Parts: sequence; structure tokens; C-alpha cells
Amino acid sequence: AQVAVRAMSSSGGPGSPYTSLAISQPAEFITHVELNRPEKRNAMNKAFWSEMVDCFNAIAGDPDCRVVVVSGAGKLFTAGIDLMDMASDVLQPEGDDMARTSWNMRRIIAKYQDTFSVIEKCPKPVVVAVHGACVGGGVDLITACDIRLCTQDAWFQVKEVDIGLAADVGTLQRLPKVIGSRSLVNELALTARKMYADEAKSSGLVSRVFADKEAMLAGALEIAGEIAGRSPVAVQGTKVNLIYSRDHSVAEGLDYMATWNMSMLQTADVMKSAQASMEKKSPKSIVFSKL
Ligand SMILES: CCC/C=C/C=C/C(=O)SCCNC(=O)CCNC(=O)[C@H](O)C(C)(C)COP(=O)(O)OP(=O)(O)OC[C@H]1O[C@@H](n2cnc3c(N)ncnc32)[C@H](O)[C@@H]1OP(=O)(O)O
Repeated sequence: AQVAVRAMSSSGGPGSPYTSLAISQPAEFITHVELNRPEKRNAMNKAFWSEMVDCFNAIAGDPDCRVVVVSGAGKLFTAGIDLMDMASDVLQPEGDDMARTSWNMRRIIAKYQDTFSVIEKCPKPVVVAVHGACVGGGVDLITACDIRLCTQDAWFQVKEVDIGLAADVGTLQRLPKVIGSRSLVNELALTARKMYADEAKSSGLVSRVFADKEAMLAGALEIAGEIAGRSPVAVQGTKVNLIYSRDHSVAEGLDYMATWNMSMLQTADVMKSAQASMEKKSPKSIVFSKL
């Protein structure tokens, strides 16, 4: 996995294992994953749905990556699922009878769900930076990320009802956990109305709004740098436990945490970090072992 991530540095061109993504390493321990079909508004084609899984599995196992930034190339973040590819893949499951066809359809949907669940399962935090439109599958994608940023011109649309389906790859499950108002989630999902940057910020979908894409990417890299400079044991344990706690009771979360830290507290990172803190040094001055 590690080799795959290294090999794909500055990809998108010859030698890259990906056709829909461009991967680079803008700074030590930071991986930038760019949705890279700008001429098709980064519409999520067949290649994209499987390449994201390969890419994030590789990132999960790469000790030289501690944090990921995701953004879109070109005019906007993404136009959602590729409507041209959709007909041939999702809408034509094979099977000798209804049971078998349905079974195959279920398998296809589960595979599509993996494309974004892999982001959540990756222990490295993922910062997503949205400019322009974020449509349909784009909302599924960003709700699986850990930190969401956008530009002032960004808009978000749970578009699925407009194309005749209930969103089935994460939005309906994760968006209610991201923004506090159930009523707002219902309104967005049932009407497919666009939500603009200011409302995205006030509702809690994004934590920061930037004037333009350049400022946003600089901001994303700054946040990523703060994360990458801290103990990977602490950071990855924090992500895993935050997600666990979101889906469990407080008592279950505390129990899981105790089990997690009974081993993870036995790390040199605690002593190194505590010492730096006593000496009023930044954690970024510490050299942590790779994880
Ligand atoms: C089990 C499956 C689970 C997944 C479900 C996911 C569901 C969804 O994602 S629902 C949402 C589907 N997306 C859409 O309905 C958006 C369609 N696109 C647009 O509305 C506009 O393109 C957009 C507002 C995003 C941008 O407009 P702009 O004027 O900037 O660009 P266009 O001139 O429209 O497009 C430029 C070229 O890109 C192609 N393209 C855009 N979107 C898609 C798409 N979703 N699928 C395929 N291709 C797309 C467009 O055809 C143009 O191509 P070309 O004519 O060759 O230049």
C-alpha cells in the first residue's frame, strides 16, 4: 500500500495508477487527493468509484501520510455521479430472476457506499475543501470527511430526488449527524434546494468559509500542517474514537476509549509531547516515530 501511495505522487499523468484522481504530497506527511476530471466537472465515473477505495486504502497503510486534503480540480468541486456511466453500471443489474437481480443490485450499491465509507474508515483525518458546486455524490463524499471547508461561492445540493432516487451512499445517514437541525436536513434532502456557503457555515456543515479557492487551499494546508505535526498515535486514536462515539452511547464510547488507550497510552509520544509542553515548545518540534 505504501508503495502505491509513493508511486502516485504528482499523479494524474503517465505512470499514475489513477485516471480520475491526482495525488501529490504538498508537505511532509500531507497527501493531497484531487478529484481530477475538470472538463467533466469532476463527475464521478466508474473509475472514480473504485479508485477512491484503492487510494484511501493505500493512504491508510502509508506511514508517510498523517493527514489528507481532498479538493476538486477546475471550475467546481464535483457534479456528483457521472450520469452517462450511471445507466450502464448502476441501472442494469444482471440476474435470472428478481431475487438474483435484487441481490446483485444490493452488491452494487454496497460497493458504491464503500467509496465514501473508506474515507471514514481511514484513520488519517481528511480535510475537504469545496469550491463552486458540490452536487449529489459530492455531499455523500464530504459528509464522510472530518473537517469541511468551502469558498464563498460554494453551494451544496442533495440532488438525488431530482434524478429519481433516494440518496443511498451516505448523505441520509451522515448529514443528520453533521448538522444539528433535522428539519434542515429533511428540507435539503426532500426538495434538493441549493444551500450556499453562509448557510453551510451557520448550519455547521462547514467550519470555515474562505474568499476564494487559493485562500481555502492555503487554509486547508495550514490545518493539515497542524494535524501532521502532532503525534500520529494521538491523532489517529482521536479520529477513530470520535467516529466510534458518534455511533454509540457515552458509556460504550468510554469503554471503547479505555480499551483503546490501555495500549495506545504506552507510547513514547506521550512523554515526548508532555516534555515539549513543559518546555513551552510546539508539538511540531517533536520527531515522532512513523505509524
Ligand atoms: C448507487 C449510486 C449512488 C450514487 C448516487 C449519486 C447521485 C448524484 O450524484 S445525483 C446528482 C447528479 N448530478 C447532476 O445532476 C448535476 C449535473 N450537472 C450540472 O448540473 C452542471 O454540469 C453543473 C451545475 C454541475 C456545472 O455546470 P457548468 O455549466 O459549469 O458545466 P456543464 O457545461 O453543465 O458541464 C460541463 C461538462 O461536464 C459534463 N457533466 C457535468 N455534470 C455531469 C454529470 N453529473 N455526469 C456526466 N457529465 C457531466 C457535461 O455533460 C459537460 O460535458 P461536455 O458536454 O462533454 O463538455
